[in-house]
Amino acid sequence: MLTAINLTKTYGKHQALSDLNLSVNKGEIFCLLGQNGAGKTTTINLFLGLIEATSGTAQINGVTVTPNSNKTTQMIAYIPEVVQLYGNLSGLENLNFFSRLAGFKYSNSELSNFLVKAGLQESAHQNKLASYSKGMRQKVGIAIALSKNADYIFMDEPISGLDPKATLEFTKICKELSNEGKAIFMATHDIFNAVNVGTKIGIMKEGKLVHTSNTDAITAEELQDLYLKTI
Ligand SMILES: Nc1ncnc2c1ncn2[C@@H]1O[C@H](COP(=O)(O)OP(=O)(O)OP(=O)(O)O)[C@@H](O)[C@H]1O
Repeated sequence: MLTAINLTKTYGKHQALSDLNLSVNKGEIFCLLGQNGAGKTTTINLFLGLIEATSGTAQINGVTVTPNSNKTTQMIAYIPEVVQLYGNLSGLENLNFFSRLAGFKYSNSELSNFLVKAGLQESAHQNKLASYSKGMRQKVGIAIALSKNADYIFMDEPISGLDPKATLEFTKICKELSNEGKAIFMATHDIFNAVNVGTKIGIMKEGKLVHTSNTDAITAEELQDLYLKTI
């Protein structure tokens, strides 16, 4: 389970995140909505151990996150908005490089299986990254996350800039991963997609989580109304 307990981050006098309390179980997809600067990335960075909490705790599977702690980083994977990969390497070579960096050594057929599971067709595996679309790069990012065999996957605006077909494919993969028992925590601006892919949604305003609900209790239209009233 992912747990935030009174999680707070301040920069000088500015509270980027105030007293966040939430939990995300395995098999759940939590979609965090909020305007620019609401505190979504700050929340993710605290769970990733990239920044230190001013007070409160972020826990992964009961283990408190501390900056650069191996204990928690082993349990998580991260897919950023723009997946940074090497343009002169193929998708397969990029996956090989990044999975080795994380301490895993896979055969080419195992690497290929991760790419296929992430939705990247086999004919593209040996092509240079420079020729990939944003959606294809995103799939290599997913494959890297899969190769880490992490139970907790964080995503920061993963569908921004994807076309509708790539978004749909991405949504399908997220649902498959949650069905396999992974927990996904996603920051997004896309209300419709949040309702579609998420099991839970949260709305953040000025560093505070001001609303949470299960997505089966709310339609996209209702969420849009609520969002506009809330922010
Ligand atoms: N290193 C930093 N130093 C000072 N202020 C920061 C720093 N990082 C973030 N902030 C501030 O904290 C607040 C929350 O930022 P954060 O990046 O978490 O927002 P966000 O919801 O992810 O926004 P966006 O949707 O634009 O990505 C903002 O006011 C931001 O300016």
